[in-house]
Amino acid sequence: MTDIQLQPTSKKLQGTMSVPGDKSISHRSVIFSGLAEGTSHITNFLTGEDCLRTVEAFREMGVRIDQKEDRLTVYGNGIQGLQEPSAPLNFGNSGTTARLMSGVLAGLPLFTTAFGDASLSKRPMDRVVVPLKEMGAEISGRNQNRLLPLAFTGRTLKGAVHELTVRSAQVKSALLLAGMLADGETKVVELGQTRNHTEMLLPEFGVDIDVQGSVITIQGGQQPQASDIKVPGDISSAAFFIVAASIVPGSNLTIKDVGLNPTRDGIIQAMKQMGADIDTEIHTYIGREPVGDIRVRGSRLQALKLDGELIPNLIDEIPIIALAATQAEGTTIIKDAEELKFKETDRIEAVVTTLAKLGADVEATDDGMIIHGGASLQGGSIHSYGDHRIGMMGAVASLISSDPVTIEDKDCINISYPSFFEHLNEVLR
Ligand SMILES: O=C(O)C1=C[C@@H](OP(=O)(O)O)[C@@H](O)[C@H](O)C1
Ligand SMILES: C=C(OP(=O)(O)O)C(=O)O
Repeated sequence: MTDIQLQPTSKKLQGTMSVPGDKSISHRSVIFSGLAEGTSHITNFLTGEDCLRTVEAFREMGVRIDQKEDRLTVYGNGIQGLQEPSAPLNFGNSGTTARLMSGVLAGLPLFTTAFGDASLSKRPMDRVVVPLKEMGAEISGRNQNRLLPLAFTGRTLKGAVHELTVRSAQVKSALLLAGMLADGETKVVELGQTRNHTEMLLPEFGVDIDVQGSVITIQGGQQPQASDIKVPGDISSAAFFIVAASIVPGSNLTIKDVGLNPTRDGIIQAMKQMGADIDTEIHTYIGREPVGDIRVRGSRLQALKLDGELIPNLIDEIPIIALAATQAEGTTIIKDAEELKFKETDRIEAVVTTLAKLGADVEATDDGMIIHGGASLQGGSIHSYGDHRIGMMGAVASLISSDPVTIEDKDCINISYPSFFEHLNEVLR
């Protein structure tokens, strides 16, 4: 485990930067091209550890995938061409790999087993296992099939109607993928809008999918066809720089080519509500995904209330929004965010403990947190909890702390943003 000590700085964030490819879209682009017939090219692929787990899973199933920096060539042999892996699949720290691949493995005529690291082994898998079993899946696992490791005896699944009980794009996507492999029709009824990259990207691979409000319908027996995908920049990675440039006075930063899908732009809505000085401009569409530039200038922030429908739209950004709230005027209340407890770590506890250690006035609640703004952060030694987003939150906190911030176990940042420190140093001037 490597630590890093970040010294106080009077530098500002200035200039222009890009962030790596979107994690959610990178995972999906490999899964869809791994199932496809023909050769797919993926550019601006996120080479973070999580997405590489998805790549490895398909390699284990006999798909040749060549990687040159952030460019992948996937030589798909079609669904029927996938082979039974000879060893257990290692999903590492990646919830997205575990949930989406469960939907795939349940419906392939293969026997597979899968495991994850200590964090992933604690995260709930019953949210996918239970509805997949309703489609006829044969899955068994630890703790009455609730936890990894899981074993899949692939079956021909039957289409089903699923009314989701959690707001989760991973569960929705797993069931849509299982539905694509099943006999008959599958409908997923969402509890509230979650990121819709699966629905946006599957048609690029020639798969029909119908979206009517919260009801998504897919016909079984569809074989995806190869496609070329350019992955937009990850707004969840950009979020650390959006907040950093907002809370460091005098900053003026432009982040180029970021995915601005309306199911993912909650960070921009929330920061604007706080009074942040942010302009966005959509300049292209990559497939159906809007892509644009984000310009942020340092500004005074006000507290906000975050709850309800907006939460799934910024779920991964709550740690960094909480840091912004420590600098705002007034008290910020975050509610309806109990899903934070099921991430890489319990992010309610991790955020509150970490910010309090740095000198902020924060309280945990059952479904979120209360942050009293106007804090002067003093620095100190914090643990990343092995959670990339907590590690990056700590690094951004160091920019406004009076004393050094030491982040213990900083390497977890490689999970979603391997070039994070390099990019931060480049824009600090
Ligand atoms: O579908 C996806 O790519 C993701 C969905 C979200 O998880 P949930 O579906 O568990 O909310 C998010 O937290 C995760 O980082 C990526
Ligand atoms: C929750 C996250 O990812 P996953 O669920 O894929 O581990 C995240 O990236 O913040």
